[in-house]
Amino acid sequence: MAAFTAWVEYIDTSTVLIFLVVFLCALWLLSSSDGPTNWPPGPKAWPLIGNADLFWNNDHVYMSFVELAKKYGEICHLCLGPRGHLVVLTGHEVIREAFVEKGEYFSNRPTFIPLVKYTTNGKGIVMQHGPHHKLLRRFTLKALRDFGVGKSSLEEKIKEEVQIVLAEFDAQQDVPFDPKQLFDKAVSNIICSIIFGQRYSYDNEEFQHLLSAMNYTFENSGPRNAAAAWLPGPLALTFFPKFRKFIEVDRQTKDFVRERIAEHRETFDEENVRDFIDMYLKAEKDGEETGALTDENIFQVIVDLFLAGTETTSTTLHWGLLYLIHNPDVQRKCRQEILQVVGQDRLPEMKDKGKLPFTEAAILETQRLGSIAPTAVVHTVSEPIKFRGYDLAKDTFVLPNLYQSHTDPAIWEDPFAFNPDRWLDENNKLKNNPAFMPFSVGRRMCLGDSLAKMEMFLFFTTLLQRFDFGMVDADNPPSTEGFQGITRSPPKYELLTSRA
Ligand code: HEM
Repeated sequence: MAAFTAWVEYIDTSTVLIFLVVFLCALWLLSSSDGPTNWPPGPKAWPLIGNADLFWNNDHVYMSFVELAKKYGEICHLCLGPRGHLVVLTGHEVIREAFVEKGEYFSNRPTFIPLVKYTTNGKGIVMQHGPHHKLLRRFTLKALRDFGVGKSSLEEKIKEEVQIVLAEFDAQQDVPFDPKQLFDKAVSNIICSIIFGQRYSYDNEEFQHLLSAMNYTFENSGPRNAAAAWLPGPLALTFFPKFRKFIEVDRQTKDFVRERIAEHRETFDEENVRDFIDMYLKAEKDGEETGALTDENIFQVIVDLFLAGTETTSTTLHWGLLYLIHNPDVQRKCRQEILQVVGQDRLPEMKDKGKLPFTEAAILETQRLGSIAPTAVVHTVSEPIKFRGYDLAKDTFVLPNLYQSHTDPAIWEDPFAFNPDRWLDENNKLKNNPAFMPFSVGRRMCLGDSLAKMEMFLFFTTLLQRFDFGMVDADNPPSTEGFQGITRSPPKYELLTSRA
């Protein structure tokens, strides 16, 4: 990193231009023999850059994909410059066919991208594939289960955090207030309890710094900055100033995790396994599955869980309150149901879930319309294959357009209306819809879905039991148009809280 920075300080414009010309010529040469010719249909590509212009300064790439699907169909091919190919899958059937039925071929990640190599070192769960990924995923799922996901021990932890959040909302009554940071802290503390065995006070500076670093990563790592991920380090540092900050933020997060692991090694007691890190230390001591359970892998798994487990759930809660202030009737109906089933004298619990269908429908509707992972995380093809009559080369990028699946007018009536009733049948029971895939499907499906569902249920129900949420200025309602970083987030907004 220091070497990159020093390099950047000493180069002048002509050096950069020469380097750029050589780089482009190399790309041009590389593109001369470029895989199969029977690609799926797609828009015409420019020389060298292909269709990469689609991503440039585009905060709604998933919406551009919706338009492309109308023209080119369920499988659309885009060229991303020499040897870079992307297929966008549109429609739940084609997505399930690729990720579930043909999951063996469609479940790799683009480990060859320079930024991915740099930040993950080829380790962890999110950006690794192959036998180590499989083993780490199994170990992590088991550890999450053993630690209490789906059990009352973890429910108690979530409820403790929910109570702290209630007190914070209470303190902000009748004052315009943006709840995003509060949700970040609360949700992050739950994942911190699981991984590090401790929660942090909301005014702890290191914790706050870490969370704002994480937000920076999520806001700036979306498709609009994707080009930076492709360039070799020096070029990326030169042309994308955000890349420098991104690398700095990545270092800060990793330093934090490294310190926690070192502390755990010093205080480890195999008779008292406190958290995820201890589970790893114990497995290491017992000589379990040594192939993948290395310090480097576990270190990256922890970074993965910390990043994937915080922003996603927090952003969903943030969308939820935005939709609720736009839909006071839904809010009232949820509260009525909660008060009828739970009352005011105790907090809602997971055992109440089956008895609160309308409230649950409101949560599902938030996930559908918020679509926080509009194109999931990019997959790649593991070997040359034929798919629905088309040839796909090894390493072709694959994105499922989950946003389109959640807003397709052929599936959802009046898709942009926030309408929990669409989830209920005539007996007031929840209905499944195969087009609903907020956690994606197949071998790379989110492994935190059970935890996220517990968190969303306990936060939503408890907040609605206690508070009424309203707009700061009903004549100027906050926008519900999302913007895309790694996740699709609501725009910044403030609300007013009052006791229900
Ligand atoms: C509402 C909250 C959440 C949503 C909507 C969500 C959604 C997703 C999606 C769409 C993917 C990509 C799947 C694919 O590539 O096909 C994913 C991956 C992942 N998520 Fe989540 N997630 C949420 C919460 C969490 C939580 C709480 C955790 C941590 C405990 C977590 C950990 C992960 C991990 C580790 C992966 C990578 C899985 C792999 O590559 O094998 N997520 N998530």
